[in-house]
Amino acid sequence: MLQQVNGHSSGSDAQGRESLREDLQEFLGGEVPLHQLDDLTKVNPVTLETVLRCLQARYTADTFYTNAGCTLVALNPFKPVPQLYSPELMREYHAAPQPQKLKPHIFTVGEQTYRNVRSLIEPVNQSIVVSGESGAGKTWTSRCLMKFYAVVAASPTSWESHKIAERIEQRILNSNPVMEAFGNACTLRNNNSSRFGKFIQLQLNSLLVPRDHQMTGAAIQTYLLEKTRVACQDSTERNFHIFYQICKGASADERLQWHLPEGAAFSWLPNPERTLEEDCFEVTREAMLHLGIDAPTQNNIFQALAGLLHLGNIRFADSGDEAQPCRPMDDGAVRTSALLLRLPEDPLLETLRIRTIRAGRQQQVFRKPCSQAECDTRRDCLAKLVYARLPGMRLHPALPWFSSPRLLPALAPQVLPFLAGLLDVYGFESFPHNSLEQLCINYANEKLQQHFVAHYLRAQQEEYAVEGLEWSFVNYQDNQTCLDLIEGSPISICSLINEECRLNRPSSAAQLQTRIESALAGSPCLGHNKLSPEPSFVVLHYAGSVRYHTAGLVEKNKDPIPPELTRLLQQSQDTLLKVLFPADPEEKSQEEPSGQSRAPVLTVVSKFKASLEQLLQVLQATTPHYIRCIKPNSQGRAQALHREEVLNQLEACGLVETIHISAAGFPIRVSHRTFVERYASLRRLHPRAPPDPHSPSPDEGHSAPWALVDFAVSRLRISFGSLCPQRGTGQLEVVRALRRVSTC
Ligand SMILES: Nc1ncnc2c1ncn2[C@@H]1O[C@H](COP(=O)(O)OP(=O)(O)OP(=O)(O)O)[C@@H](O)[C@H]1O
Repeated sequence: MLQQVNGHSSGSDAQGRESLREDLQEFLGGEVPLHQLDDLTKVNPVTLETVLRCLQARYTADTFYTNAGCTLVALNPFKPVPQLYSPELMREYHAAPQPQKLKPHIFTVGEQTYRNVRSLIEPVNQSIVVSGESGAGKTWTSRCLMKFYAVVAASPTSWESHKIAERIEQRILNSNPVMEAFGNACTLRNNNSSRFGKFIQLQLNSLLVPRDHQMTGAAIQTYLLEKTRVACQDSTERNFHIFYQICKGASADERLQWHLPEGAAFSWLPNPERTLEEDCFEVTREAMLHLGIDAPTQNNIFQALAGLLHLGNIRFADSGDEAQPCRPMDDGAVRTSALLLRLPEDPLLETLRIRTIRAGRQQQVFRKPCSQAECDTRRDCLAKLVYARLPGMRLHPALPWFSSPRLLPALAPQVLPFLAGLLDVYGFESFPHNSLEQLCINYANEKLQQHFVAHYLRAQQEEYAVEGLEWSFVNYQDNQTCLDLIEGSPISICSLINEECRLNRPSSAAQLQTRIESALAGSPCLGHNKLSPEPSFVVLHYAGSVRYHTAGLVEKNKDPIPPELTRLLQQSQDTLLKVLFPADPEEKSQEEPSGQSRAPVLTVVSKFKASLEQLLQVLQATTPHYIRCIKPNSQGRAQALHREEVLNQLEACGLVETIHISAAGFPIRVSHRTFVERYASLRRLHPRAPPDPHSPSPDEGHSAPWALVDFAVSRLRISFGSLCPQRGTGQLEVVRALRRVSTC
């Protein structure tokens, strides 16, 4: 909670509240209509209430973007606003001498990043972090930004480069519908919810034509696909869109070939009667074709997907005798699934029902019939294994279209220079039932919030203090304690869950709850868990508290792949599955650890943590830009802004603190070296001054114009706040400083 802002108390005493009320009255009675305040740093006083009122007024006036210092706030219109995203408007922002003087827009952010690259100011690489809760508009925003770059970074200098840029543009745009078909699903909160995170890097060629950058490539890195959804969906939600697309959009011939008669019921296809605009199969096919996934390969993919749907219809009945395997309740489902996945039918059934165990010194192999629950788990695991490898979310290196140099998926992000990294991660999630997926998603959100806090709130203020500037510290919510609880060393939630996987000991959900609660009792971010009837623990995240259920957590974290399943898939006669599951001795040894193996267990959490750290390293080497998407209401209705819901989101992302620091701080930050390099041409105007023994290097000796510029830099503390018409004193300061410079 904010306590003090540059001397202005916004504390909790009655006097403070009274003066705040007066300020609020003054603000509401101000001359500028609220909806015309396009920068929240101009709101005075800056409180959650005044910020909300301003956003509400703008929303009512159909103005969806508002600057908040270093951040752009994007309100989801929940209705089509085509004129806001037209190519003409994109070009207008691109051509504007000062795009920041135009109305706030995601194109201003897009253009700023583009110009930053062209200016070659370090760090040249830019990133745009798009955040917000589920359904707030992150994917939409990223999509529009990709379109923006496709339009503006394709200006041709030669016919060939024009063609390249055009091809990349198409590829970038085509990757969207494909990734959304395979990675998005209808959830309680969003009809088109991304069930994965993605980091899109748009690469520029700055070497051939300096300062005239052409888009030469794109790389897309995806994170933590929620693959459990393939085999397990909430009754009110849906599976990934692609399953509905093939069932609704297949031709008569394809229906025959894929065994998908009209109206067929599949247990992994809940709510098929719900038709969404995302169900358009043709769009996905067309986009796949443009990505280089040819028609026969597409056919293989869709046939495999149909095979998974039939696999989901396999049910087992207990044989009543432990020594006997379970019985399949529907032989037809086994047969069709085997046929479509081109697997031998008997080995498929045997793999689902019988476990092989190695034991003893000689590692003898024993066969043990699985219980009904184990059979179900193996069936689900088989489906997840196939789905996660299918091209769609990831393009497989062994497949021909990967060889195209223009779209480089899963590329080591540090390798090539890139114009802008667009990060679209799943928003903070809190459902009635939260498990490992939500823990990872919320962990990622905590990390990104920390990146924002570290980059903007903490680093700026520390720098001001070091440089001896007048500054009274703005308090902000630092989420380090919560991150310590989740990922800290030596003991944290992640380490405790990983430890259970490593020890591989039988432990109940209640035991896991007790272990977490007793080992981490000292953490202020571990909530009280008195009332829950089910074993769980509560984490107090920066965006709210979430109860995580411990049942199944350890199993999900292990994400065990019985080696028999991989061996089965290696027997497939399908050309695509053969490529995706090659008989690879290395893979085999990975999946068959001997009982005594001391190698660290690669759990879901540890893999996720590693990829998150890799992502943050990339982000830290960039100039970040932030877009905060806000969801005006949870029903997805146009023209309805629910105050409480928006307030919670504003509070969770620390927007008020951001505005305070942006308003009072320096809007432009340039390193001394870059400054010297940039304005070196000024030297030509004046003869060199006698060398200054205190100057850092002979190159940076102070000539007359340098002294002038340095003086200007040190005096002109131009902040957004001081230029604000509501704050007369700030303006005065600027004028005085200018006078001093001009008479210097
Ligand atoms: N600028 C916009 N104009 C019109 N509609 C929008 C806009 N932004 C978002 N929407 C609408 O809101 C819906 C949800 O947006 P989106 O899928 O981008 O949310 P998200 O934040 O990516 O959610 P999740 O985290 O669940 O993936 C979209 O399907 C679209 O209908």
